[in-house]
Amino acid sequence: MPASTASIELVRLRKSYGPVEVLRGVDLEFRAGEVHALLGANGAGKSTLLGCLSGAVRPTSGSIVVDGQAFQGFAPREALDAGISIIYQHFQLAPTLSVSDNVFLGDEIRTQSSLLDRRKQRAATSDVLQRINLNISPDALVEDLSVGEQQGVEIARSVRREPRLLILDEPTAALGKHEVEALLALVRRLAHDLGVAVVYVTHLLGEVMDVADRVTILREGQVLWTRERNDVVIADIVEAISPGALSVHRSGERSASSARLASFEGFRTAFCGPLDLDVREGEIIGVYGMLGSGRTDLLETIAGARSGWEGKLRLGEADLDHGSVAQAMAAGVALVASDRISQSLFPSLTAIENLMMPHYPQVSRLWRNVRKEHRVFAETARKLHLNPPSPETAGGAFSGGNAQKLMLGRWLAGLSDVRLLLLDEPTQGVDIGSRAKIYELLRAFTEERPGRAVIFATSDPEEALALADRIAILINGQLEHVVEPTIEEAQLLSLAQTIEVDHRQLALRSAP
Ligand SMILES: Nc1ncnc2c1ncn2[C@@H]1O[C@H](COP(=O)(O)OP(=O)(O)OP(=O)(O)O)[C@@H](O)[C@H]1O
Repeated sequence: MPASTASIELVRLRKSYGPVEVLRGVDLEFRAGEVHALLGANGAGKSTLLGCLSGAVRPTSGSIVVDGQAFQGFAPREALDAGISIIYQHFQLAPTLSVSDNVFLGDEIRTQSSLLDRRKQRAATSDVLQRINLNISPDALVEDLSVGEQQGVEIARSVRREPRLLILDEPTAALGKHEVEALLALVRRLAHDLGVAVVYVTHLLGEVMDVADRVTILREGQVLWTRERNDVVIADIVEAISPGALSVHRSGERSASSARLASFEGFRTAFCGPLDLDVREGEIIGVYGMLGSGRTDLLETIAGARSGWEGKLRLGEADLDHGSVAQAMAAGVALVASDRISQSLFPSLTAIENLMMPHYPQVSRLWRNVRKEHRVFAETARKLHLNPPSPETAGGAFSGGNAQKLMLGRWLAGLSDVRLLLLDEPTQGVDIGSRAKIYELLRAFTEERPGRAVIFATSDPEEALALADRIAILINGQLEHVVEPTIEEAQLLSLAQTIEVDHRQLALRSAP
């Protein structure tokens, strides 16, 4: 491993939005050849800090020092020129173009007569793919690749520019277990063999212990500490991110009711089924499966967001036949979707409007009880540790994890008679302390009134085991096993394993 040298330094970096100070004098150094995990609770300021590095956010004061030269902030192009590259959760690839066209997108190699020099681009792409040990053809179309391979293309695109600093923002959210392992190995290689300074942002602490060389905790816009990975244990990190979170334990034994709340008989969606399952009153069912197993298709169909299901779905005494989200909600079925930003959040509406949105149709505008709305908002914000707990903040100004809490709050606020609550990846992007809190709230949701149940889908085995009363394992759209959460994580993983699937086939089959 090359000797650690400061590659990029942040000096007294500050960022305010109006009166709100989000970064409060951050001093931090990222070193060549090192993976630096940047951690913190939702709203601690991680994305804002990354935005300052990538040129998306202009710091209010302070500087970013690259090779001894101090910058007061970057335009995005300047950040690239300074050797800073960022890979977002949502890939920025052109799916219908080849791998090498994507690697050179926006920075094409031209012949003397200004034509695209595909031959050179192809050769250079092969070279980069080889350097990072990725076995993909430069000619493959991006849309034909698996999600993990697509992420590899994103990384190849960054590596081609020979970055000094590579930032990965929650990079494993969309990946299956094997793809996560491959990514972590690649991240280590980039730092240790190619000498890149890597900044790794995540809420998944297992990954931190696996991949980081140093760890920084950001709390309320300031560095709490930076330590060598070998000098910390997970408990130190949890306590630093969310003080007191370690004392939140699973609340006593849950007593299963024998009464049936919902039942699926020969339930078949475009991709899943036939599915036969009874859900008991008060029960939390976890649907666990790999990427492409059909989890999202199943939940969205039950919630009326995808049409065309067959078979029988009973809730209480009623046979449901809904074909829209509104009809499903009227029957007592609600969904918190996984991609909250594009599917549920209204960025320009206020927090309170976002919370109340699904409930407005039941209340005439004239008869709205504004005082009650504010009371409900304050109570929900407190329960969910929403940050900031302010009703007037725009939806788009919340950090990722806080936006998720707001979406959950819609259904946990007790404003409507939801009986079957569906959640797709309920704590993706949510910090470790808030995650435990959300589990508590979901349990309370099923316990505080009879006739309620939760079905959540997750790709995280720890989440399935921590939250579910029973776990339904989905493989290629088929319900293969229903198990108790007392099984070992390794067992759960092996039950959900499938042969490598062709993702393109799956995409075609799952199209409505
Ligand atoms: N455009 C904005 N206007 C006002 N406040 C903002 C804006 N963008 C971010 N904030 C506030 O800055 C704080 C830090 O947000 P940031 O997104 O950096 O947090 P984070 O650590 O990345 O959180 P998460 O883990 O949830 O992604 C939050 O309180 C957020 O509400």
